[in-house]
Amino acid sequence: MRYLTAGESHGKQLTTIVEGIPALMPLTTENINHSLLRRQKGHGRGKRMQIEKDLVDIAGGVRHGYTLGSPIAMVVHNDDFKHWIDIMGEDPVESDVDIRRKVTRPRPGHADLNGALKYGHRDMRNILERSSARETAARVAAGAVAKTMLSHLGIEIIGYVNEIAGIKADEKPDLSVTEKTEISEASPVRCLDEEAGQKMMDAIDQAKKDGDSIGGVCEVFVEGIPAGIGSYVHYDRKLDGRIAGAVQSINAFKGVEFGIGFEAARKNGSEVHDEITWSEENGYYRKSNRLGGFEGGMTTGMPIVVKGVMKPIPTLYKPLQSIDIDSKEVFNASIERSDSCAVPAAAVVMEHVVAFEVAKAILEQFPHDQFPKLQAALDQYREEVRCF
Ligand SMILES: Cc1cc2nc3c(=O)[nH]c(=O)nc-3n(C[C@H](O)[C@H](O)[C@H](O)COP(=O)(O)O)c2cc1C
Ligand SMILES: C=C(O[C@@H]1CC(C(=O)O)=C[C@@H](OP(=O)(O)O)[C@H]1O)C(=O)O
Repeated sequence: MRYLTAGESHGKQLTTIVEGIPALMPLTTENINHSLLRRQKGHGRGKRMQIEKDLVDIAGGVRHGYTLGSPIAMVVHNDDFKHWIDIMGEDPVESDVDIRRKVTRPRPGHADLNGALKYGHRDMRNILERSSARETAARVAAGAVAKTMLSHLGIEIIGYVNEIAGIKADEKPDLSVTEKTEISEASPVRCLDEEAGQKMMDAIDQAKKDGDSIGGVCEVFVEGIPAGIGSYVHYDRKLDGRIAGAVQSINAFKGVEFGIGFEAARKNGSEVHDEITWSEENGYYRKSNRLGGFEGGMTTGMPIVVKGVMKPIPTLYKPLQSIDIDSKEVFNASIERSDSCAVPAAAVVMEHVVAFEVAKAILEQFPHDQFPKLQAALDQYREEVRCF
C-alpha cells in the first residue's frame, strides 16, 4: 500500500493515487470529503481557506461505493487557481508576465532558499508552490481512504491539539476516540480542554495582531489496534519508526514523541515501563500506557498515543531579515498571504498520515486482495492474541 501526490498550491488541482487497497471495501466520496473539510477548519488560518472548499473527485478505483482493487485516483481542485491562471499556467509565457509575482527574497523557515539552491530556480515561486502545505490536502485524501479501512476493521483514530504557544491542555487519556472526537470537533482549536482552548484562541489573535505566528503540539490517539502489529526484525519494519517518519514529514513538524516521550529520559525504568496483566475477557493488557502503545516496534494492544511538535508558521507579516537573491542586498523576506497558526489543521493532517501508516502495516501483516478476507483474518488474529 503506497501513495503519491502531485500538484502546486495555486495550480489547477491536487492529485492523489493510492495503491494496494483491497477490493470490495466500502468507500464513498463522503468518507474523503468529511476529512478534507475537517482539515480546512481551525482558528488562525488565513484568507485562503475562505476561497477553497475542498471536495474530492474520485477519478478511478471505486465503483458503486466499493473499491475495485485497482489504484484509487483522487482529485481536489484549487478554487484559487482562477486568480492565478496567468501565473501558474503550464505553457510558456512572455517574460514580463511571471515577473509580477517573482519571489526573490527567501523566507527564513520556509523551503524557499534551500529549494532554489537545489533546483536552480531563480524565481522561488517554483519552490513555494510545491513546498506549501496545500499538499497536505492531498495527503489527507490518501489518509481518509486508510481511515475508512481502519474503521471497517474496528480501529478508530483522532487527532487534536494539546498545546499552542505554551498554553497546555489538561490531558484526558481515559476518553474514548468517540468522546475525544465529539469534544475536539466542537472546539475552534480542536482542543479537549475548553478553558485552555479559549486561551489558545486569544494567543492566536494576539500573534495575528502582532504580525507574528505561533506553533504547538498535536496528539493522535488510535484505539482498537491489536498487539503485535509492526515488527522488531528490521529497522524499516518498526511501526513506531514509520509513524515517526510520517509525522515528521508534515510541513513545519519538528519532533515526535510516543507516550511520555522525552520525559522518559528523566525517569527511572520503574516509572516508565507498563506492567503486564491479564484477564479472561481481554487477554493481556497493561496497567498504564506510558510508552504510547509500542514496544519493540510493535503495538502492545494499548492505544497508540503519538505527539508531534509544529513550529510557528515561517511567513511573517512582520518579516525577518533576508537577502534578495538577485541584488544580494539585505531585505525583509517576502510576504505571502499566510496563516498565523495552523496547529488545529495540522492535527487533522497528523491523524491522516498516522492512519495511513497503521493501515499499511496491517495490510503487510495480513495481505489480502479482498477486503472481507482481511476482516476475517484480523478477527481471527484478535482471537488468537486474546487466547494466547
Ligand atoms: C496545515 C498547514 C498550514 C500551513 N500554512 C502555512 C502558511 O500559511 N504559511 C507558511 O509560511 N507556512 C505554512 N505552513 C508551514 C510550511 O508549509 C512549512 O514550514 C514549509 O513547508 C517548510 O517546511 P518545514 O517547516 O517542514 O521545514 C503550514 C503547515 C501546515 C501543516
Ligand atoms: C493552501 C493551504 O495552506 C497554505 C499553506 C501555505 C504554506 O506555505 O505552507 C501557505 C498558505 O498559502 P496561500 O499563500 O495560498 O494562502 C496557506 O494557505 C491549505 O492548507 O490548503
